[in-house]
Amino acid sequence: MNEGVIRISGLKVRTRIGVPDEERADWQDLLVDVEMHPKAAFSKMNDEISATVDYHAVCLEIEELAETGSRHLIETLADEIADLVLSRHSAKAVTVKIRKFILPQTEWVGVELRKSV
Ligand SMILES: Nc1nc2c(c(=O)[nH]1)N=C([C@H](O)[C@H](O)COP(=O)(O)OP(=O)(O)OP(=O)(O)O)CN2
Repeated sequence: MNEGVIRISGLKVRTRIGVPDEERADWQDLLVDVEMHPKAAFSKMNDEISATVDYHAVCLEIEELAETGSRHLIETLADEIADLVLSRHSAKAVTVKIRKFILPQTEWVGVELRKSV
């Protein structure tokens, strides 16, 4: 067993999201957590950034994705983030969690998605 994990915790993204048109008219902040399983074992990376998943690059790409367009469901954004990680980076599996702060009677609501190649 040699299962390394790379994590991004609490990435704040600005996006237009929500079922009602009025909700999507305004920007809102979401928090995104990403857990990425690199294809290569840590022991085989030879201390090279090109051999792993660059968490800074992933953060920038997720921020750009979230700011582009608008969506009804946080499920849709989670699926797009998972596809971004798997298609552009050397990851064999990814888990995406999104927290949204829209219902005043809750701390947050959210979704979680795991995808693999
Ligand atoms: N599983 C999901 N459920 C909901 C999502 C979502 O992305 N995934 N999104 C929403 C809404 O965008 C938002 O959270 C608020 O919804 P709501 O207040 O229910 O909005 P409505 O105006 O459509 O509903 P009213 O009952 O008329 O207030 C909801 N659920």
